[in-house]
Amino acid sequence: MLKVPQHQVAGHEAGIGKLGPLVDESGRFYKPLQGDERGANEVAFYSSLSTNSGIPEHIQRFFPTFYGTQLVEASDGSGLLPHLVLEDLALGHVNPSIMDIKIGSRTWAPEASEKYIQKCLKKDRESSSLSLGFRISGLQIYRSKELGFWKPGKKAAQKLSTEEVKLVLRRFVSSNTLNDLDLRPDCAFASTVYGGSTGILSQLLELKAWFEDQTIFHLYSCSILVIFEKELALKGKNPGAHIKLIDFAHVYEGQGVIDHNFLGGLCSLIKFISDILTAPSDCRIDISAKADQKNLTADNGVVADHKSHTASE
Ligand SMILES: O=P(O)(O)O[C@@H]1[C@@H](OP(=O)(O)O)[C@H](OP(=O)(O)O)[C@H](O)[C@H](OP(=O)(O)O)[C@H]1OP(=O)(O)O
Ligand SMILES: Nc1ncnc2c1ncn2[C@@H]1O[C@H](COP(=O)(O)OP(=O)(O)O)[C@@H](O)[C@H]1O
Repeated sequence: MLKVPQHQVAGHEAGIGKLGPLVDESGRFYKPLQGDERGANEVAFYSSLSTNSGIPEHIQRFFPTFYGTQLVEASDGSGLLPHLVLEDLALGHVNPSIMDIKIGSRTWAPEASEKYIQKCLKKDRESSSLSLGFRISGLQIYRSKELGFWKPGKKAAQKLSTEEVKLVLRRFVSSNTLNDLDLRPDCAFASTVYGGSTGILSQLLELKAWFEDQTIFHLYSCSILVIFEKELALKGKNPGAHIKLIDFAHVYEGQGVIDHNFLGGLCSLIKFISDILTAPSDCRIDISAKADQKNLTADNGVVADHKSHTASE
């Protein structure tokens, strides 16, 4: 039985008359193929992954496992439609904190139409993509059993200013996220989630080392999904923080050229995460201006009652 994913934070969402991904109980994530070249592009990319000798094994682990394509009943009621079958990255998580970070200051590929470029440029300008080289496409942060998740609406997440992005990257690893208006995140879990030899920073650096060399692919509009389980961190256990690359609808051949767009965005993200680890208690973020706070407050698309789950559910 296919269901709407509980922990999707960005992208097209399944709903009545809406085409979006579905999941099954065995841990598979079904992403509908977009009818144009985007669908074909993504299938071609995933199909080439496991046999591509240019992708070392330690880098392969940053991609979701691919199980081919399958015809399944589409979520919008339009009947059987081909779907990519992927590993469900939320499987095994009870209340995962998740961030979808779209990498690159530019989100369209060279061959895109003028109309599509204009659409992307608008989003890149209105978000932190142009200024920082990445944007938070969507996120959910686990707060508590009673409060569930802090989950800003997708549009609000994408309009975060530079200062707000800094704040959210801190809030993501903080214990004092109960109040939407709390602008002084304590970064209590920074060292266990972002830091350490297996933490997020170390994984990002491993990815960066590969992107400094690889000239096989140019990944436009691709995201890094960051996932961890806050309840484990609260109990002093390993929160299983990890990253995965997702969304390959706009991957193009690198033709011997470094993917400067992705690499630049990745370096910028690394700098922000490093800064948090260097000064976790440094909350001197100039977010006092009302305009800068608007995207983070409860009246701007924040879903406060997004339910949490207990391990037995
Ligand atoms: O269709 P939209 O306007 O919802 O845009 C999609 C984006 O959703 P957004 O509204 O920015 O949250 C969506 O963005 P996110 O995954 O949410 O970051 C994708 O960029 C999607 O592009 P594609 O599937 O990679 O071609 C985008 O689809 P296209 O613009 O390529 O149709
Ligand atoms: N393999 C996966 N397992 C679990 N969740 C996923 C997986 N791939 C994507 N998602 C969720 O779906 C969202 C959108 O995925 P994406 O591939 O970017 O779709 P779109 O092309 O619609 O933007 C991500 O932000 C994430 O929350």
